[in-house]
Amino acid sequence: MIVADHISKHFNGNEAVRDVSFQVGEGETMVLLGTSGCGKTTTLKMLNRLIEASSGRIEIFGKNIAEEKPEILRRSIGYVSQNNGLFPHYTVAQNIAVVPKLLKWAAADIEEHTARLLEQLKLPAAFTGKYPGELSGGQQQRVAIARALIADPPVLLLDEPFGALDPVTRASVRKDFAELPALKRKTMVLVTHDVHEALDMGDHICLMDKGAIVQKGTPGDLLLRPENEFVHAFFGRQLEDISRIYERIRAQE
Ligand SMILES: Nc1ncnc2c1ncn2[C@@H]1O[C@H](COP(=O)(O)OP(=O)(O)OP(=O)(O)O)[C@@H](O)[C@H]1O
Repeated sequence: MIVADHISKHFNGNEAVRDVSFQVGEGETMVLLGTSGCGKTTTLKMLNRLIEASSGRIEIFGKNIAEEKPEILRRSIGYVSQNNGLFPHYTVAQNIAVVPKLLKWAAADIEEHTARLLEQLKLPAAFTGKYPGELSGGQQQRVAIARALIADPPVLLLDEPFGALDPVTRASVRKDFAELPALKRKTMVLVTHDVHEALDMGDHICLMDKGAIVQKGTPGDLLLRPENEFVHAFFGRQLEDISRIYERIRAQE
């Protein structure tokens, strides 16, 4: 369970995140949705203390994270950053092994877990010796996901994990990700600007604008019961575009 209670973040007097509160139940996925610069990444990074909140309180599984050592906190939180964050001079195997090595796992255990995750993420076993630069963007994202999952952390933070990919690759990585057995019991926070991804993956969604939450609720709440014009327009515009194009093409057939 994650509780963010009235958190704010100022950078040099500018308010990037303003009085944000939400709860993520155990095993649930919360989506932070919004356009570029609305404060999604800053909110996410406050959860694993990559960014320190200016005010407010964050609890993860009942513990105030401000009272935990960041490096200890991060062992129970898997993190996939924007643009994957893989170490370019580490092989795939070395990238995936970073946390298990910190945890002093035996080499055979690391190998076994790596092989299983690569298989589940549909990557060839021979990729272990490759460097990130030798992989496509979609393959790199799959490695980043394997790295975040290998130590089986109860919490997973995902910052636009499929964002840099073309729509077809994006859908395929997302599908394989959603089917991972390890995800069934994870508590997740996902950052995206993609309405379809938010509706597809979120148990709950926080729609943000200018650093604040405009509406939070289930996909049904935001889609069917928008609380104001901003929410209505945000969903309506993107979804109507697709159905309008669909209708136009169908009419031409
Ligand atoms: N380290 C920083 N120093 C100063 N300002 C920052 C810093 N990080 C973020 N900001 C500002 O805070 C605001 C929110 O940024 P944030 O990265 O959280 O937005 P976002 O919604 O994740 O956007 P994107 O989808 O483009 O990543 C922006 O105005 C940004 O310029």
